[in-house]
Amino acid sequence: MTSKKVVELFYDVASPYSWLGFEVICRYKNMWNIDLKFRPAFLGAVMKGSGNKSPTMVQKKVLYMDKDLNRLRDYFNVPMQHPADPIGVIFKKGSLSAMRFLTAVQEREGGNTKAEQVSRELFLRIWNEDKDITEPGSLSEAAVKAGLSESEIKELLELYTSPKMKDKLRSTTQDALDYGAFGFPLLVCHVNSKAEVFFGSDRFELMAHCIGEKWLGPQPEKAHPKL
Ligand SMILES: N[C@@H](CCC(=O)N[C@@H](CS)C(=O)NCC(=O)O)C(=O)O
Repeated sequence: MTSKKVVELFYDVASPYSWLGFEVICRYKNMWNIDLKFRPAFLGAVMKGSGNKSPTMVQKKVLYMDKDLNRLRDYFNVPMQHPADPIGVIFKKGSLSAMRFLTAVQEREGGNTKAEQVSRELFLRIWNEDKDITEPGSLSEAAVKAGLSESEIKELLELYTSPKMKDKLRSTTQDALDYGAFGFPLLVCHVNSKAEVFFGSDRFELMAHCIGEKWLGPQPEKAHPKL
């Protein structure tokens, strides 16, 4: 039996704070004694299901987030650039197809490696390159960059719109709601048979304390150059 603590990361590539949380937990996944489980889910349904509203509905929050994300880009060392039309990208285009595609990547692989690479490419497309993530051609471009083979991508393009993948994404999103999610990223740490739930990419210090690990900031390799 493994002594590793299970940590689930619920995230959506339409959420810039999810990207920050995603990169940080990836940096720590081999430093901490954890078994990291990616849980790609759909933020739109979490907002609806929890009765929350996107922070972008409030002008003052948008202005604040804009500054906050610029500061965090440097602090976290994540190459985030605002898309020219963030509202169009998040609400009109949305991330449903991308999250179904990621669900299919994970289902097909039965693990984390390719899901990590494809997630990163999708985050980069939306939050760095200002590129589409809704069309099949865009999803396959991300998968090519992530190193997936032509035959894998062909299979994924057939799989991601299937009822099975739609149901899987729905059930992962429901799991997030059942943990009490009202936004992303959501980190759920299983400690002594109890689920400790953290909202945001700014709760790692507290999370580390709860799981008995050391927090060295969002760029641990800088704190310890030999890591
Ligand atoms: N303070 C959090 C903010 C995270 C955040 O604002 N996430 C957005 C999605 S990008 C959200 O779900 N917000 C819901 C809310 O703030 O109620 C962080 O630094 O990560």
